[in-house]
Amino acid sequence: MALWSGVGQAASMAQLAGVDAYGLINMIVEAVQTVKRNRETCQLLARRVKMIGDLLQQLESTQLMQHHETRNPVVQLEETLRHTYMLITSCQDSSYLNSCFMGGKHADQLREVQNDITFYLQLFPLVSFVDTSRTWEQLLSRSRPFATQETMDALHGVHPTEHEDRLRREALHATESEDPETHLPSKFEKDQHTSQVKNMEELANIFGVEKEAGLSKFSFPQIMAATDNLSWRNMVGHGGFGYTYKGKLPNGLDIAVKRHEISSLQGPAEFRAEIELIQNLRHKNIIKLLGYCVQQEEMILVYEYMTNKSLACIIAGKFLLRSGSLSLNLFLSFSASTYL
Ligand SMILES: Nc1ncnc2c1ncn2[C@@H]1O[C@H](COP(=O)(O)OP(=O)(O)OP(=O)(O)O)[C@@H](O)[C@H]1O
Repeated sequence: MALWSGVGQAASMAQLAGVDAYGLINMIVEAVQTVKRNRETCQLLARRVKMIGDLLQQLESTQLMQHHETRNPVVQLEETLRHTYMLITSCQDSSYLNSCFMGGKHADQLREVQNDITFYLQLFPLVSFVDTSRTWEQLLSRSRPFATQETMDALHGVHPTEHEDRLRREALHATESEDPETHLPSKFEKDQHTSQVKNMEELANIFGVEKEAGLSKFSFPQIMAATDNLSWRNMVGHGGFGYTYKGKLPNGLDIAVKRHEISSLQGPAEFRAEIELIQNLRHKNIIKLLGYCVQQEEMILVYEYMTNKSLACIIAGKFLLRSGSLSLNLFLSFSASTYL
């Protein structure tokens, strides 16, 4: 763009080759001030060229020149602007010879570039539309929290911690931005939310949780019903993953419901690890994982409930298993006979 100032008024088409649209527009606007012939036509041309310049300015921040369909019109426009500039500078020459030889031709050529410039003025809203659509598409694809490739990466163990950290952050973000009192979620937000739910389910399904014999998938209403709506009266403890509540299933079985707390530093990775490891460690002395609940942003683990008495019998306390960033606490309840 800075090139234009060095070109001067006696430029040839070759000299103008390196000047971009903005530079040419500035040159045209300046040159028009000193035209001696076809003044009105030249001024009209300059006004239209200026309009194109203003439109281009709006698109300047985008990647207009990087894509074939938006770059082509700009390149063509530059060609037309060069012709326009040449014509306007020749209108600065009021000599007798120039008017004898160029008179009629000038008028025709000016009409021609005027038509071209009008055409670009009509075309630019379309160019801008294409450009805006692409920008939106890029923004949307960046905002889509869980691309299929990422899910595949998680499946194949590629950067699992990064991916899972992102799952947690997105879930946190979703809850922060959604205030049911004041905010009706848009379709985009709903899609995002559905996508999160879907991916949480994938997280559980990836490891064949549902196929595992004896492991139940609880719905959130079932959890609510079992724990008197997660009432504080039923709260029996708090750990790194979240609060634990005592509950009762319709068949009378006492359960411990470990609900993931959104502010917890643990997340889907620990949730998955707990499910995976505890399944592999089935033993009568190891606290039994009965099932899980993954619904909306909820991640809940359901264990058999251990009475105070059986907890008191824990001789090994907790076994802390660490694998990378994952940690898992297992309560081992040893019966008196095992102990003795
Ligand atoms: N199956 C269970 N039956 C009865 N109470 C339980 C059961 N599981 C957990 N609790 C109670 O909930 C509390 C929190 O347990 P949790 O495993 O979440 O945390 P933690 O033992 O502090 O481990 P960490 O913070 O490292 O995850 C326990 O201290 C215990 O009081």
